[in-house]
Amino acid sequence: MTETLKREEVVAARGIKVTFGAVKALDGADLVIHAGECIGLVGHNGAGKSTIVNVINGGLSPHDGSLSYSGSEIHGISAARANGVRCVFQELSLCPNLTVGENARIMHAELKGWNWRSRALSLVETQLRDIFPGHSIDCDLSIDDLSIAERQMVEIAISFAGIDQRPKLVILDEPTSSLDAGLAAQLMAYIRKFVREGGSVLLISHILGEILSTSDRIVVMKDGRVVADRVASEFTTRSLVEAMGNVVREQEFSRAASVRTGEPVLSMPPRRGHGLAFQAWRGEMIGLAGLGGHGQTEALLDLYLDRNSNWWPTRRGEIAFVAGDRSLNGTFPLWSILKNLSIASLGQLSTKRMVDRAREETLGAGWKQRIEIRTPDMGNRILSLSGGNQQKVLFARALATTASTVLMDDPMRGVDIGTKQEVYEILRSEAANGRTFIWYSTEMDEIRLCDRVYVFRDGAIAAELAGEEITEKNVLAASFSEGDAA
Ligand SMILES: Nc1ncnc2c1ncn2[C@@H]1O[C@H](COP(=O)(O)OP(=O)(O)OP(=O)(O)O)[C@@H](O)[C@H]1O
Repeated sequence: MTETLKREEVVAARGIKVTFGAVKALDGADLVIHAGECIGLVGHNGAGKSTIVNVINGGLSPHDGSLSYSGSEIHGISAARANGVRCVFQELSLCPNLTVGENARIMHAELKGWNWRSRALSLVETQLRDIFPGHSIDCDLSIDDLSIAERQMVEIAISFAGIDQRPKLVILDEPTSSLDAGLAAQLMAYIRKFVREGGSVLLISHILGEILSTSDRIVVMKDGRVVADRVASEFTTRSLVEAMGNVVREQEFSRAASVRTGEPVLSMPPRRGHGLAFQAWRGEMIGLAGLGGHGQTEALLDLYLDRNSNWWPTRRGEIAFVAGDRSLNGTFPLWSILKNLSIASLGQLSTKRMVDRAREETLGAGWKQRIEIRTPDMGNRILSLSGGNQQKVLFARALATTASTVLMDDPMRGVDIGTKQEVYEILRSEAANGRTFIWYSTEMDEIRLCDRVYVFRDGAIAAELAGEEITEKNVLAASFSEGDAA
């Protein structure tokens, strides 16, 4: 502790206040980051984490409070950048129509003059290799052609890269939300190395395990204020959840004894001509596991299109989809929160082809309360919500339908632990009432909640696990071929 106090203050934000209309996003928050430390920043959805990041990064001017970089009070994005502050945003900010190298050029203005393309390429390739050894990203591709996990990896690599000078502070806002466990572990190891060498990291995550294992100090935010700021070793998962204002619930779900009566509600032959076939029965919760990018999302899309023709939409769809990449294919950014929620239920909310606005509002109010969508008004634009709250709306959109099957593509990205617990209970009770859930998740804790699990490898189903067989060890063993293990 005393050693920390003597270290250089890379950034010091004190008494910061930011308001958006009636919403107090920050209400006198303090955050000081020293050289050579990793700070874990946690808090419920809408607590103000991304807002304080935007202040530190210079993108948002606080309405009150003081901000200094290495002791001097200068503001703005260029001041932050000049003081070695870099940020990987929750909603990734790469230009989709440019290549990986061209994006590196935009983020690093120093990459100019003769031969900048090959220098940019080698900068990203080296950094990607350092952070994610063994990755297979082709840096000549444009960002559009990369998966969400690959985009996240590229943005992280570009932010840690240094040309003349290494960054002093890298802010990572939910950097592992789309990464599988292996890639997340590689990133955490790299963060520790960066910090040992004198750099600072501000790590925001809802995955408390990685916060506890990687941070030196943990800062907890609640309703725009810092409510705890202590060395990491003083916290446990339970005390952290409680500091965030949530109640720890035991997640001991009784798995449904699989009653496979009649025909399966969904089935799919072996993919790519090998592996196992997919089948799901009424009331089952089926997990799709395996390393990220091994065909789980494609399988969900095939299952969806098989049941839901995009030529002739039905009045009451029998299948609903929760998209994983919310900004690409989840939210309607110009619409209100309510319209984003009700869009999939308009059939059931209409009489004589007219939407019954009163029923629509009742639907919205019900879900706002049920999964705590934090907004003063459901008529506000969807982009006024924090990332995790936007994700809750996508969840509510699917669950509010009468669809008997719900497909979910890593749907908990950025959702806080309190809401996750609520949603798990909703899923379990809906499954008990006969709804079928097909759930791709990059989090082992969620895969463990499923009745049956299909493990994907190289685009096909490599193994099926049921009940007590669903363990991390078995999932990992099936995720790697014997050749990989050698
Ligand atoms: N542009 C905006 N317009 C209106 N309100 C906003 C805007 N940006 C943020 N807010 C509000 O400020 C509050 C804090 O949001 P912030 O994004 O900082 O939360 P967060 O802690 O990062 O949440 P999450 O874990 O979901 O990412 C929320 O109530 C949010 O709705």
